[in-house]
Amino acid sequence: MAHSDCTDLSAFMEGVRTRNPHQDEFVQAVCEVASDVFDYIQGKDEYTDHQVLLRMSEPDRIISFRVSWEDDNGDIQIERGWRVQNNNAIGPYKGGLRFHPSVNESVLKFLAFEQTFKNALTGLPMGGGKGGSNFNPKGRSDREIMRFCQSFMTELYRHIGPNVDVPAGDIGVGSREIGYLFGQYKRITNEFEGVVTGKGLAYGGSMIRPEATGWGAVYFLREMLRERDDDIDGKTAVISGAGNVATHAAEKFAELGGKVLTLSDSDGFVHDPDGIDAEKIAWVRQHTENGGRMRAYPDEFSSASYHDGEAPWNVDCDIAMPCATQNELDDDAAKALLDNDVIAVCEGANMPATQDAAKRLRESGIMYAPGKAANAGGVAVSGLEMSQNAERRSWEREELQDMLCSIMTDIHARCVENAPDAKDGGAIDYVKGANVAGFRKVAEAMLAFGVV
Ligand SMILES: NC(=O)C1=CN([C@@H]2O[C@H](COP(=O)(O)OP(=O)(O)OC[C@H]3O[C@@H](n4cnc5c(N)ncnc54)[C@H](O)[C@@H]3O)[C@@H](O)[C@H]2O)C=CC1
Ligand SMILES: O=C(O)CCC(=O)C(=O)O
Repeated sequence: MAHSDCTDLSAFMEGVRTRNPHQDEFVQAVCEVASDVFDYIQGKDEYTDHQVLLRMSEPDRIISFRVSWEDDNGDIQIERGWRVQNNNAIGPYKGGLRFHPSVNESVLKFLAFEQTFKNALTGLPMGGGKGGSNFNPKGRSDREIMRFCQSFMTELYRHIGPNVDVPAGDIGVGSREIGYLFGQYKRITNEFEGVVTGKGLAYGGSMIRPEATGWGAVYFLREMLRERDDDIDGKTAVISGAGNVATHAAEKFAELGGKVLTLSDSDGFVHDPDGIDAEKIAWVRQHTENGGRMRAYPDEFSSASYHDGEAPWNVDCDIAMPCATQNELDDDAAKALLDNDVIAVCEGANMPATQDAAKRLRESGIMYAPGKAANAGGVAVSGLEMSQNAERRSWEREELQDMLCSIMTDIHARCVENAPDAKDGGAIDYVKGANVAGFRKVAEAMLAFGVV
């Protein structure tokens, strides 16, 4: 790999594309970070001489394995499992597991790459990793999920540990799956240790971990609004998704005086002009946990309409929070939001905006928070769960809430500090701020280790 890789952005990206054919999501994530840190590293010989950015763009290792399990009919099913251990310069690999049919190596590599910068932004000692399987949990019985999780962990356990790699949940992996995964790890190793986070409170979990990502994203939004002497009270929000992140973001947004207009799933979205309040959110949570779809919402709450096959981005609102999945908000959606005078887009999901949409939002002058900063509250509380496990103690709910709040405020401040000066009262470039701040932290540690 030529030295010029780190002095010429297009040559650098050409190299990334060549080394990672057919991995569009990974290339997209690297391109965003590389474009932002390139200016920053120019003229700083220690970064270019040591090829820091290039090394960051190659995962430390990728573990790929077969997961065989027996379904309720006695038939053997085979899926693929992975763990991408991206970078452990500042702490053990840390990041969620995703069970979804769209999972492949590119998706997990992009998620592990993003996680490395996100975890650095939290200020906690965690490296970046991500894993999962193309297993589709939809329609599977509880026993099938259990057998799948046990088989998955039967291979994964040899690659993880409280000081090595600490997985958690993500799409399709919630508290039930974490229970089965942790139970199998304990059974195989005979060790009771903080090897996964998002655990139940009965066996070493932390208060507010389920709430932390969605709540944290709203705290980040509140900080951005504060920067402009504004607040959430009286604002309307369009939120996508109806899972962990979306429902907790909706809950906090409504609690702070805002009105949530939409939630969605992969089939369509609900628009409730009366607002989706705490009671309605509780119904959504229970309904979706039992496998229900959002199309049933208007049968329960007649104020709402259901829009089959559509995403919610055309609904008039002040704030948009994409909280479902990657590349769910395309350029037309970004245009529609801007045409409706949206004032902020705050990402609960990982990389929910396509490259074109992200570019448009960044150039528009609105407040635009990237997922790696805005959704870092979840992994931050996971980091606090690791500390509690290591100390064999539990902190109170209020203490953790205060810690989450102050971590999100600090992440906001780090982004502002590392963003270029906003021109003429224009928007702060939170994307650049997050990328440069995360890069600096990880790079400092990598430089200390020499070339490894
Ligand atoms: N759970 C966590 O603590 C964290 C999650 N995230 C990210 O937040 C996003 C959502 O994750 P969770 O809420 O945990 O997952 P979840 O499994 O609880 O919910 C996912 C939601 O997205 C919807 N969805 C999936 N694919 C979709 C598509 N193609 N179009 C529209 N909707 C779709 C599902 O129907 C579901 O409502 C993901 O991008 C995840 O990586 C980020 C940080 C932490
Ligand atoms: O809590 C964690 O370790 C990981 C959360 C996660 O997967 C994410 O931040 O995307």
